Amino acid sequence: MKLRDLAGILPVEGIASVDLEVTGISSDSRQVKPGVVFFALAGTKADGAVYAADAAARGAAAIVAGKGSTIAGLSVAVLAVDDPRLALALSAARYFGKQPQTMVAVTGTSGKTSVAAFTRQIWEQAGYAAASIGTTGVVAPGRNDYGSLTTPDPVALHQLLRELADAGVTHASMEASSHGLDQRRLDGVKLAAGGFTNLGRDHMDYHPTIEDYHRAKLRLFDTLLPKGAPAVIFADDPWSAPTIQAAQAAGLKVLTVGRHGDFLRLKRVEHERHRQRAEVEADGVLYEIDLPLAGDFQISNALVSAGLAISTGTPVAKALMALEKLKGAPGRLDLVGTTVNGAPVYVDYAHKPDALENVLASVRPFTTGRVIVVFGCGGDRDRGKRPIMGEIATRLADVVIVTDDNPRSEVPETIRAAILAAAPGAIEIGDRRQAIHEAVAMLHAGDTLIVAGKGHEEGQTIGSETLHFSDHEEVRAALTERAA
Ligand SMILES: CC(=O)N[C@H]1[C@@H](OP(=O)(O)OP(=O)(O)OC[C@H]2O[C@@H](n3ccc(=O)[nH]c3=O)[C@H](O)[C@@H]2O)O[C@H](CO)[C@@H](O)[C@@H]1O[C@H](C)C(=O)N[C@@H](C)C(=O)N[C@H](CCC(=O)O)C(=O)O
Ligand SMILES: Nc1ncnc2c1ncn2[C@@H]1O[C@H](COP(=O)(O)OP(=O)(O)OP(=O)(O)O)[C@@H](O)[C@H]1O
Ligand SMILES: N[C@H](CCC[C@H](N)C(=O)O)C(=O)O
Ligand SMILES: [Mg+2]
Repeated sequence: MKLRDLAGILPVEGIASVDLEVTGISSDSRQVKPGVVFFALAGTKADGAVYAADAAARGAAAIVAGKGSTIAGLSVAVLAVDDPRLALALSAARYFGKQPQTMVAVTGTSGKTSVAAFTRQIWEQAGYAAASIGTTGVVAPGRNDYGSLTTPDPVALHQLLRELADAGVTHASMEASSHGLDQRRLDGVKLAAGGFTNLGRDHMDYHPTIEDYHRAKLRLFDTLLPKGAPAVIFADDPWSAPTIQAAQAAGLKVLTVGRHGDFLRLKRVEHERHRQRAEVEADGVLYEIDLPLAGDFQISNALVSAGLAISTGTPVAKALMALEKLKGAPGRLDLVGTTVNGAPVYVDYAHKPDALENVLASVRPFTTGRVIVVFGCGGDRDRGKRPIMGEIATRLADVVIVTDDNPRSEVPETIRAAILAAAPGAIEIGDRRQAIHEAVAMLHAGDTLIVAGKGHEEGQTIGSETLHFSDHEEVRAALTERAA
């Protein structure tokens, strides 16, 4: 592609390098090679403008920066735009050129990974070549890559979408995190439908208020989806009403799901130990669904997923029947094993207050003994959630073990102390491996253990080092040790 092919997105008219071959797009000067267009983004740690000279020295075809940027004295053209992040997303979409025909995105504080995975599974069962993209990585026919960001940055994202489209994937579901939406990571994606699960406290280190956090999520509905596109909204959350209102105001086709849903109405649920039976009404017809997953919240996630699949063309009965074969996303109320006396051990990704509350409440109905929870909080993340999670664990579990999550650059003891301040009677075991082993050793018949916070993660970040660590592996090892 020539630099001139980005006209309309970038102000390239009249610059000397307009016929240069563009060999890539990047917002990281360290990745720049000759011919790459470098986007100088104002970030949380640094201002990309500082690296413009570095990018130019590495052979950048042009530098894109915000209007008012002070970049000067470079031998390469500097293109000034209003919103460099938007320009990056649109340029990446144009550069990589192709994406799966039918793409949906889901936002909300909890449930995004599950909904993305479930929507992919429904499509697969309906016979489509489908992919999902999110926190746990990328899953597509013949592909299962471990993930890092929930919503990849635009360059990685569009490169991936191109690969998926080239591999014949026609349907893809992706997670839209508030960071991703706010940072315009999805602005180049052509979306057919959007979903909303719920809103609770998260990322209060990044968003100044919950209203600001909600506004970031609303970008999916009021900015990214084209007029008339379906917005599948979970109807039973305190934030459902303002979300519905915003989607309606944006001219979207609002489809609500849940107990108060009009599109898919949940009439009744019966919980069993590791599964639940739901009655769902769609278009006047009642469907009995045997959902092979534990947790009330999984029904909500399943309904949002079915709504997304149906609204993009999957027949209703096919989508609802597909729910009977759903597999939970890795590390989401994931039953890793049971002790010889039958006590189940779940690994769950609850690392924020609402998720912890939901997961602990979900296992109570089938726990005749004690609910035991092992958890911590990540360092360099929202500090305010720590005592809130301590209080929730103390209120909803019988035994609370506070351990380390990913301390990152923080002192682990300080993080634990903030949780423990609101968790009287909790046991403190900093070493996560030891905490898991001691918790498994405590289990009696009828008890349930939840190891929360890290879910699918395969590493633990202490300082700047990430060491291999898997809650799944530790639980399995502890169960084996106990059985021996
Ligand atoms: C807070 C945050 O979201 N940061 C993201 C953001 O970085 P930033 O813009 O703040 O970067 P910065 O370090 O200030 O640097 C500014 C710019 O200078 C550039 N730079 C820097 C150094 C250099 O030598 N040359 C150079 O060009 C950087 O590439 C960057 O473009 O943009 C980067 C590129 O897209 C992301 O990788 C980075 O994610 C970091 C790694 C991160 O941890 N993000 C987490 C918080 C996140 O995004 N999480 C969400 C939600 C999770 C969930 O709840 O599911 C997610 O979607 O994963
Ligand atoms: N609909 C829901 N309502 C409340 N809690 C939920 C819901 N779905 C999942 N959870 C809880 O949140 C955890 C994370 O679920 P999931 O990974 O699907 O959400 P997510 O929105 O992708 O989260 P993250 O932003 O952390 O990636 C689960 O392990 C469970 O504890
Ligand atoms: N995407 C989330 C994941 C948090 C997972 C938890 N284990 C932690 O480290 O806090 C974040 O980066 O905030
Ligand atoms: Mg996720």
